[in-house]
Amino acid sequence: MTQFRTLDDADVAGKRVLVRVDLNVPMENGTVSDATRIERVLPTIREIAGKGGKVILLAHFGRPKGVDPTQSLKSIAPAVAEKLGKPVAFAADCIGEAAAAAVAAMKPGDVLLLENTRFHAGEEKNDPDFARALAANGDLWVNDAFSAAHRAHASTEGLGHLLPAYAGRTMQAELDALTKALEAPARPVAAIVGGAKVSTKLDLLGNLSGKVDILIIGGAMANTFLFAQGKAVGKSLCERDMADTARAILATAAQRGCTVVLPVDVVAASEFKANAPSRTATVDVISADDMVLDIGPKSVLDVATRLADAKTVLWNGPFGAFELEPFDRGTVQVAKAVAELTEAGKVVSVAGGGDTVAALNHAGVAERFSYVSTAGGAFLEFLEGKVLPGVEVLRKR
Ligand SMILES: Nc1ncnc2c1ncn2[C@@H]1O[C@H](COP(=O)(O)OP(=O)(O)O)[C@@H](O)[C@H]1O
Ligand SMILES: O=C(OP(=O)(O)O)[C@H](O)COP(=O)(O)O
Repeated sequence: MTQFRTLDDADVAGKRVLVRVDLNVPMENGTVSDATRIERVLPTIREIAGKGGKVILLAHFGRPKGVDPTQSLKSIAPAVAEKLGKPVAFAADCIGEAAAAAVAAMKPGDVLLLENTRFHAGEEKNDPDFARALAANGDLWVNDAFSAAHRAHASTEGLGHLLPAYAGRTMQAELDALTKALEAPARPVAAIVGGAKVSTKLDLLGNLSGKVDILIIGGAMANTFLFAQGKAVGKSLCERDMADTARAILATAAQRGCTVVLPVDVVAASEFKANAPSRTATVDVISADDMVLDIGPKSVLDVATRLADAKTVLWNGPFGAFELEPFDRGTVQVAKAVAELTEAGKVVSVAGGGDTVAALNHAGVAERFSYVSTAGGAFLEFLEGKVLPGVEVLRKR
């Protein structure tokens, strides 16, 4: 880890330290349903506060288009305070007077959370004026958000050009663990990619098919592939305009000898609701009123059988809408199978992603995986060998 400046190199005492964290945590009924991402950034916060720094947390939540009270970080602050065991102040904006006043009121060791950076269009555009407005409240910048490091945004990358930049402890730990696990993985390597962020992850699969031996696709991602193969997907979450990309990925994977596995059966309901009446159907008989919410039992068996032949299992994205019972079954059953294979010493298993970690916790098996990363999209990009802007900017020059 010598190529990055870390907290070992930072003199934080009495300084205003802007710390980029990932608080994009799963929520249910207004409360945090999985606190893994919060727990992972506690060492960095505690270390800086313990050395007398003023900890100013910067984070995004969701994908708001402008100010959106339903995506405020205000509801996350109490969960951070509870895990930290000390108060966390909150400022209603991440720049301007509200932020400046809250920062001015801080004493060494205090912790402040600023409002969602994505309430400003300049964040995702990495607008230099917006980055300067963020930088106005800090003397140093620490990036501890590995899981958002694939985004070249003002708070994840732009600040690194304006302030002395350091890797936080979680950033260091993630880079160390993933480098060790992925630099020479035992083959065959199986990758599971599911979840709902289809458009941002679909493009990665082409490259990924050159790195892994078997690509298992689930979740809404699978719906898009089934649609691309000419199958009906009814009311399912599916990105129809990405069908050409999905077909191209299947062709590339075939050329490279990477086996792509799609569901053979699914669990479908007519509404996105816990305990909605559902049926199991093969993928050829999806009706117009069906919403595919999970993979079916034959698919679970197929996936588990194929994973038993792998030596390395990489996983981002649940197989179904696991937050809604009984549509968690596919994900839970595969998660248990991977945990057993890991414990038996048959596979090395690495999983990542905000919701994937929540799903593994829900299945009660996160601790039984070889490594669990907080990152989903960033983990996939790291795996592809892509440059992560939020990591690159930390490199010593
Ligand atoms: N078939 C499906 N239909 C609708 N949503 C789904 C489906 N399968 C998975 N999901 C949703 O995908 C979300 C997680 O996706 P994503 O954000 O890509 O994962 P991660 O945060 O682990 O990277 C979950 O909220 C889950 O409900
Ligand atoms: O939750 C995140 O990524 P993930 O869902 O891929 O794990 C990160 O906070 C990045 O969020 P984004 O995909 O809206 O940029």
